[in-house]
Amino acid sequence: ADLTWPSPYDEFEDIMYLQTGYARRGIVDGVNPCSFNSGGNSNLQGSASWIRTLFHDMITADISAGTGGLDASLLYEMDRPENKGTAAFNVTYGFLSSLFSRKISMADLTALGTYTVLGVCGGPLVQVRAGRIDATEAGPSGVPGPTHSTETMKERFATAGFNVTEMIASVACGHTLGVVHGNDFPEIAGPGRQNETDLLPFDSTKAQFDNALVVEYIHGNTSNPLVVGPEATNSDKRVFLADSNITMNYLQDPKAFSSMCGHVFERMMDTVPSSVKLSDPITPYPIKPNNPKIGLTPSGNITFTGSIRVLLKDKNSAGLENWVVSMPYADRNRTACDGCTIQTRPATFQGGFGGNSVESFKERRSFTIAFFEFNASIPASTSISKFNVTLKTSASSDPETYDNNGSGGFPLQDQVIFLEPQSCITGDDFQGDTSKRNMTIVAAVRDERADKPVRFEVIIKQQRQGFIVDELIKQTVQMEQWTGLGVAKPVGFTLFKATYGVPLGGLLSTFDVISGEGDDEVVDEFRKTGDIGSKQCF
Ligand code: HEM
Repeated sequence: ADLTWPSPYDEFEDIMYLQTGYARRGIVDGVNPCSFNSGGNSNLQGSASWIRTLFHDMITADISAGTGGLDASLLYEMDRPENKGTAAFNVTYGFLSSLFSRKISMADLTALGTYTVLGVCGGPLVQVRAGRIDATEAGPSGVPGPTHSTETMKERFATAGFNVTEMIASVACGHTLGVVHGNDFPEIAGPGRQNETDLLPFDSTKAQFDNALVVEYIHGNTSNPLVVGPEATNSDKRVFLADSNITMNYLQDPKAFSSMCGHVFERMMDTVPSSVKLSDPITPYPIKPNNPKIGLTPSGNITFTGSIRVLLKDKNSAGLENWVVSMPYADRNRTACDGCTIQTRPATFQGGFGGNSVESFKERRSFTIAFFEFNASIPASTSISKFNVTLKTSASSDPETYDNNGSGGFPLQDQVIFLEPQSCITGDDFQGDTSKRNMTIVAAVRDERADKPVRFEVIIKQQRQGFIVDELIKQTVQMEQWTGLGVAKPVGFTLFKATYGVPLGGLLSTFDVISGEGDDEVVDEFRKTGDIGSKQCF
């Protein structure tokens, strides 16, 4: 099902489809190209690290108990012997944590990371669902290891919901990328191969998601250290033989390999605690507002800026210069008004395009997205409550109207408006405290709501001893009515302000400005502290 905006999965959808170009979110940077050495470490292949992280996190699921799965509990389980080789997990979570916020969990980011690796490395196109919730403590142990018997491995996979065929396919599909590190697994690597630089690939193409591992195994010319290494640690051999090579023979067909890998990766990504309800597979919005911001000028005009994202149906951008993208809108009373149409113009930054245009994303799954920017000024007395988007692809064509998935338009709220120009985080210490900066937040609230309490909630990313991912801590600051020095009171609005010592961990985070309480809350949400960093308040 298409998403309706705003959706709880908007951040997920952006990170998934805005990989490159205009408005890029950049998840791909940690794994592109597929051979990329992650975290500046020439011994760690980013793509392989992210896939191994997926496996070690999810495989401790217990399907009948409804516990575990892809929930980032691995963050709390790194000291376990079964999770040896933690550098790979640290570079994975270290990179993904830059995208972590209260809108997306580390577990969802791990799933998106898997989707991205498969795209970059030439793997199958998988469907990705959203809604995973992060664990707050370690879960049960149970990652199968290289010395385990066939029975134990079958048992571990079965507990996580994977039958023998799926177990074999998971291992063959996982080990198509990456290597065994001699320093972490000297017992597998064998004598004389115990240094950091001793990297033993599973197949001849460690940075390509292909079935070389299968073909080389069946042909008896494999160098997979978990097949031809010391007998005690030959777990891949035991796994592959668990059904007498039936599955491995089947996987010799590249198409069978690709489709079966797609299946088991979707299963791994979607193995979650029974308390988690995953969304439908996330597909790109045909039309989506990008970074829309309502503001208010001292003279009392509503400003509305941002861009409209348009998914190109056939990836063909020919004739785009003739496109007209407009936004007919309704006023505060939700009625259409004469002349109430915002015009956009094609964005120029990055050519005005974004999407998934990474090389191997290109052929089979690329999405190209064109951006059209707007910068409107609307009298505050009439304001804006929602808009549609119309698209004319040539002077003679009829406009197509997009009404937000049949919901009657893209909704906006003008009850509480964060005032970016009047707000700031200065470079100064807060009251002499070097761990904090001076943060001033100013907001305008409609006069009808001026008697209700106003607050802002900022998310502080707090480092934790021994953890690569920060904890998100919400801090609430009450705001006071403010008559405004140098800011005239815009007609119909009352100004509120608070000054606060923001810990350094909040400087690249997000905050919400909220009027009212409980059922009566109105929120200007997910504003970026980075937008008001190191500047003066006007
Ligand atoms: C019986 C099951 C498995 C065992 C015993 C096993 C064992 C191992 C071992 C010992 C390594 C070497 C790690 C290192 O030196 O850094 C490794 C690497 C790896 N494993 Fe597995 N594995 C299993 C299943 C899987 C599955 C199901 C996946 C994913 C679907 C997977 C993905 C990977 C990847 C991508 C690497 C390479 C990591 C890198 O290059 O940094 N493994 N595995």
